[in-house]
Amino acid sequence: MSEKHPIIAITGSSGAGTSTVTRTFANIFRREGVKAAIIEGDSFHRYDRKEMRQRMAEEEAKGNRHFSHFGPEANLFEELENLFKTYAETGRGRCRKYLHNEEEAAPYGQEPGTFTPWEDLPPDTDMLFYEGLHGAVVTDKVNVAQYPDLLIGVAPSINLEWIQKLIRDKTQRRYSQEAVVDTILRRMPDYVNYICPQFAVTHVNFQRVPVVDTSNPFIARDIPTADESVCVIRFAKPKGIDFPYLLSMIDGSWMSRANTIVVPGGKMELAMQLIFTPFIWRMMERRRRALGLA
Ligand SMILES: Nc1ncnc2c1ncn2[C@@H]1O[C@H](COP(=O)(O)OP(=O)(O)OP(=O)(O)O)[C@@H](O)[C@H]1O
Ligand SMILES: O=C(CO)[C@H](O)[C@H](O)COP(=O)(O)O
Repeated sequence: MSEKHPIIAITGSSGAGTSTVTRTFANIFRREGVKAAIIEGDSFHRYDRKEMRQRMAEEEAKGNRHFSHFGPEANLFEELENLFKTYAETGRGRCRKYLHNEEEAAPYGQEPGTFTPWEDLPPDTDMLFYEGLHGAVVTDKVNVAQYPDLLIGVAPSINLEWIQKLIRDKTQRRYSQEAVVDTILRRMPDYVNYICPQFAVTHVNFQRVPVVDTSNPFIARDIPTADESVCVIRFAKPKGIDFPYLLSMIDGSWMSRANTIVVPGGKMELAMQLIFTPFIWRMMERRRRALGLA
């Protein structure tokens, strides 16, 4: 937590939609004149694609079929924790990019599946914005979750998450159906041990739930549309959340629990804007006060 150098973290599994939510935040930042350093969790993978394949093969030879990008061995959790700590203290830090496909790699003249060099974050940013797999991870060695001022979980119901991953990985990352299914299976123990627990320490969770039949996600040809889903939004601490305002502004929304509002799928982005814009105003006000600028 830092008044001078706040951190927002969006955490969710691969294919959950954290990059999509980041675009909503980018719109809020542009509209509100906030300069955010946006970083991607995949930058904190420990290995590039070739090294990862080799490590997986070595582990498999030892009988471990579950060495995965969701767990601590394949990621730099300490470095991520250190970035959050350093940014919260100084507004500075270093980051890099993991280039997933040709399109991402081309501007850097690099191969897909490689990292760009570590670089300093731009100077004078108002806040750090993380989107990725481990923004709220806690293990016996690290506690990343202690640093963000706002922690948001993106966790669609699992069938929907798998449909989103399958379709995205096949169309944008050129993987076969079998390769994506193999990855889902490989990651399952780390999913249970390192991804799911994060949603118990986040401040707000967004869970998109399909209202069409997704019983066999492995044969779905399309991602259920906004009209074919609802979004369950749960606040860990509902005190101070103006539910009557949200209910009046979001057509078709309703409360399912005292801390939970349900909105039509197509209103998820509107809900995020209404919920988070005031958060960002408050963060910016606190920052200005802490820096003696207000
Ligand atoms: N609210 C939504 N409605 C419809 N489609 C969505 C929604 N959110 C995400 N998707 C789709 O799901 C797929 C995965 O989303 P996205 O790339 O944002 O996931 P991610 O969590 O960033 O994944 P990764 O961490 O693996 O990069 C994309 O094809 C995206 O268009
Ligand atoms: O999106 C992901 C995790 O968030 C990818 O699965 C991960 O970055 C590994 O990518 P690849 O296997 O294509 O090298």
